[in-house]
Amino acid sequence: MKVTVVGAGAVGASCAEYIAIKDFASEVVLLDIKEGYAEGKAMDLMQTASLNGFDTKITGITNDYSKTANSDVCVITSGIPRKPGMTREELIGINAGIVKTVSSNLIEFSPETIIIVVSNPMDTMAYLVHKSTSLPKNKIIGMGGALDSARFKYRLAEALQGPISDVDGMVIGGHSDTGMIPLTRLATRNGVPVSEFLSAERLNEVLEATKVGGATLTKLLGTSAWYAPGAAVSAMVQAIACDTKKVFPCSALLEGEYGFNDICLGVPVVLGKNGIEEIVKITLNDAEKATMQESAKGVKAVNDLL
Ligand SMILES: NC(=O)c1ccc[n+]([C@@H]2O[C@H](COP(=O)([O-])OP(=O)(O)OC[C@H]3O[C@@H](n4cnc5c(N)ncnc54)[C@H](O)[C@@H]3O)[C@@H](O)[C@H]2O)c1
Ligand SMILES: O=C(O)C[C@H](O)C(=O)O
Repeated sequence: MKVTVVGAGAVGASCAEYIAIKDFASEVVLLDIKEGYAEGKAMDLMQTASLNGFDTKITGITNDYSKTANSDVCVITSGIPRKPGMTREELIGINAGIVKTVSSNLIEFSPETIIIVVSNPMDTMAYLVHKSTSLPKNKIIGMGGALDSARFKYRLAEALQGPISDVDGMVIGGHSDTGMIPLTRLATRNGVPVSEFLSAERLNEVLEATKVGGATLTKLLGTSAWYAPGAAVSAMVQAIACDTKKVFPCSALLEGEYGFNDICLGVPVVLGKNGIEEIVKITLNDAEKATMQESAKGVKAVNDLL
């Protein structure tokens, strides 16, 4: 399994590190436009191999896409992150051009690859890759829901004062401060609905904290987060590499599912060796359906800026 990660910045390097530590890929190529940057990150990471016990070979490349040839999975993290006070949507002006060029370069050398889009505004960037390349829809996957769900579980465990491993929950909808939909109704603590333990008011606090999870970290860090984003991507790459058929909420091109068309939006999908192997249809109640409509409206408005 050869994985290319474009953008050797905070998220790209974190993603490469987690993939290597899990030791399921033979090779990770890190590519960046900044001269020597990816080479430096790759060398630094390789010097952790004997300490962390992995055999994955990580190489760094400055903008030479021939070295990415025949990648099974390509991850796009290139582009600018937001600063405190900004929305993800404000990044579209710079990131759209980067994502379009990078995806076309990747496909030239790896025509059969699966692409995971991370750069923000992610749902619109995933849509852009659909519109500007000829890859089939199962091979273009936006990463947002896996991260948002991890943050949801963190907030739930905090409210429950219990271990995160006891908690399950999912966030669907657009990957934005206002558009994401933590499904509190379906979240569980060891199989029991969380509403058995938490008041409606406390659950609403969990929901709101989850939605602004990225903004909260951006304010604290001065730039957006990278550890959990890198871990979320690596979990998705692992599901594809190991053909696990695990369910992740991902931004997928919808053609009628959930009543939407011509949009990439976060929905539960089965990930396996073919990328998105199935879009899982869950029954939403009327309130959740209305929130999903609002979320889609927000994503469409950003898509219209392309
Ligand atoms: N979808 C998500 O859940 C999620 C999570 C975290 C970050 N992000 C997004 O990921 C992107 C990267 O964030 P970061 O914190 O790693 O930023 P960063 O600035 O640390 O890294 C970005 C890297 O991209 C490189 N780059 C820029 N243009 C390039 C090009 N044309 N080709 C190759 N490399 C290029 C830069 O040199 C830089 O090293 C941002 O857009 C951020 O908003 C998304
Ligand atoms: O918040 C951001 O801008 C980055 C990313 O989308 C995140 O959720 O961490």
